[in-house]
Amino acid sequence: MSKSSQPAFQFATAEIEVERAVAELRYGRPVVITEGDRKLAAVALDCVAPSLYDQFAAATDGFHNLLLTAPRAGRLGIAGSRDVITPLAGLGFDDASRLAYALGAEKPSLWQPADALASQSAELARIALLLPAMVLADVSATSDRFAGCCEIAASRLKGADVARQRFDKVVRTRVPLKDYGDADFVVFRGGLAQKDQVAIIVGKPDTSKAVPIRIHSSCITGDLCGSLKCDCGDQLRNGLALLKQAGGGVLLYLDQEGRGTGIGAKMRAYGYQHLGLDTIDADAELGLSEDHRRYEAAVAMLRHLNISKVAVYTNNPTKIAGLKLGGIDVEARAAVTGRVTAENENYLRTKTLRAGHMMDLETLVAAE
Ligand SMILES: Nc1nc2c(ncn2[C@@H]2O[C@H](COP(=O)(O)OP(=O)(O)OP(=O)(O)O)[C@@H](O)[C@H]2O)c(=O)[nH]1
Ligand SMILES: [Zn+2]
Repeated sequence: MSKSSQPAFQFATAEIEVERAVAELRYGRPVVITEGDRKLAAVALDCVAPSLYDQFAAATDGFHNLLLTAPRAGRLGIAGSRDVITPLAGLGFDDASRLAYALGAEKPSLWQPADALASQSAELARIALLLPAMVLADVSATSDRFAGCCEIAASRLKGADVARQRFDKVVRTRVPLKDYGDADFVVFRGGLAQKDQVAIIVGKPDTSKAVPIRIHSSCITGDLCGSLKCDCGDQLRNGLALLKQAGGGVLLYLDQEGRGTGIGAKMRAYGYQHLGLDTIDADAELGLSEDHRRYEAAVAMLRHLNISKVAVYTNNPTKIAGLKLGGIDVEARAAVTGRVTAENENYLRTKTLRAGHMMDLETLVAAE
């Protein structure tokens, strides 16, 4: 084959286009989402620089809108449980940010239901671990003001869904653990705009039977620093201990900080919790739903490890549903708990009362 006939690199798959768009949003640059002849310019308020926000407003001649997702619209007192858009004409960066996620912001005087394309823009922000507060504007097909921006067809978002299930094993290496003996850390790479994920194999699980597993969502504050505001650190260590006692098992440590919203959103939500909101309402103020986690990575890791039947340690019914959706046979479920503290009791109570977690909190409190 002559040099000139070498095939050119092709980087045009749905997941590559989504990952590029997500990276642009994370760097605070606009993307243009297309559907047929329509072009919707979008930038994430969470990380756009105020000067670029002003430039965006000018480029749209002031016809830019703010997307308020259903949870945020609800918190602002807009009835109807749906995404809405509200005009931003005349509102600077700080006013727009206040409307998008500040506590006690006033309901906008003008708003209308968001169309499907506007709502889809928020999905890009979610993948980017940014607040779903999108600044949006329809752009004329002939305008060249956004010509330098990354463009993506809305259909590529759906098209990228298969990539969420694709993970490759990178490496498996032994790590001696102080309290649980030798473990194998198996690192997986893949998914859609995801960091590496880790399966921690404790002991020698028998994969011909239901394998004891724990699915653990990352929590920098609790797992690493012993935060009293949640039970994660205890659950991580108790989960490993339970797997060891069971004769071996697998802990899937998922990159899902803040229930899949990222550390930035979680810390903003903590700020609102310090002012009295519970964990779900605090997230709703930020435009976030109750839980943003997905379990394709967990399913893919289990499949790579030849595990199709599990006994899972969790109190969270959505983890079980996620495994079942991926075709994993959940034969049993057992609780894994941590210490109840003055600082985490309300958080645990909210999880049981509002998110259906299977936890006998009163017994746990009595045992303290
Ligand atoms: N958004 C948000 N995330 C939180 C808050 N507190 C803890 N988290 C996150 O919640 C998740 C808890 O993870 P897990 O302990 O694995 O999950 P769980 O849903 O409690 O379910 P089980 O522990 O399996 O019963 C982690 O991603 C934490 O970072 C909070 O107040 N707000
Ligand atoms: Zn935690």
